[in-house]
Amino acid sequence: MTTALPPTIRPQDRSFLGEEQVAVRARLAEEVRALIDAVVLTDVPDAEIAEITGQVRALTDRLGAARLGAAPMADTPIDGLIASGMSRQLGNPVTGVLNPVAPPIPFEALPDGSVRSVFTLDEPYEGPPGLVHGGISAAIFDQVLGMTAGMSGVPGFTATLELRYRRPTPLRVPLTLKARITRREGRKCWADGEITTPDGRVTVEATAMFVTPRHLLAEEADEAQEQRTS
Ligand SMILES: CCCCCCCCCC(=O)SCCNC(=O)CCNC(=O)[C@H](O)C(C)(C)COP(=O)(O)OP(=O)(O)OC[C@H]1O[C@@H](n2cnc3c(N)ncnc32)[C@H](O)[C@@H]1OP(=O)(O)O
Repeated sequence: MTTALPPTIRPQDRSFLGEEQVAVRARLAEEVRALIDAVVLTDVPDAEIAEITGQVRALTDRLGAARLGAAPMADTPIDGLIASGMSRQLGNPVTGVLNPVAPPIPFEALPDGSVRSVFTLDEPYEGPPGLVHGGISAAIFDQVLGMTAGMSGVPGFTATLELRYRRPTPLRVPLTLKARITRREGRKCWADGEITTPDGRVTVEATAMFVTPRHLLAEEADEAQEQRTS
């Protein structure tokens, strides 16, 4: 029996893009990121803003003329990300190179099994004046710790995520997030990590627990059964 799943979460129901298709769309996303920054900080006259709004609307209509049903996946791993299905989610709000909302955060696997991400956040991610929004830090930890768990062989959904905001996290400086697995038990996996500033000060620490969902295991078992009987 096949387990019923929402169609958009099954990788086999997604569109897969080749390297050149990803590259051309990633350049668009990069420009839109710059556009978002310009929108937040612009000080041009209101009349010009009104005119630009119409031009942006026209571009949105052009891009929307042909739409996928769900964000596409890359058919090869993206540079700077680990070689896994998770690294290919091009629309992911933290790591997705095609999502202008994503910084996007790179993800480097180190030989000892830990991971490192180095990134800089600017005005569109501001919380307190001049500082990174706490919810943005949480989203980045959620994703990077989740990918760390997946890389260790226990891909899962976040069951718990706890953050300790030790110091304010500055905008516009290179931040380093380091993450590691601390424990694995069946389909549960615990990971922790911290964000540091260039002078080595820890600003945020996080601990998370991920659980491989029962329905994903059931789907894998169904697929294995289908392969045996075909
Ligand atoms: C697959 C690759 C995806 C990679 C993405 C990585 C980064 C993205 C991270 C995310 O943003 S995920 C989105 C946010 N998280 C969710 O939406 C999760 C929503 N919750 C669920 O889908 C399910 O509750 C969950 C998958 C976490 C567990 O459901 P299951 O039916 O598979 O597990 P079950 O309820 O049988 O519990 C299994 C064990 O985990 C424990 N557990 C489950 N949820 C827990 C929880 N929330 N807190 C603490 N423990 C929890 C549960 O007590 C039990 O412990 P024991 O085995 O010791 O009895």
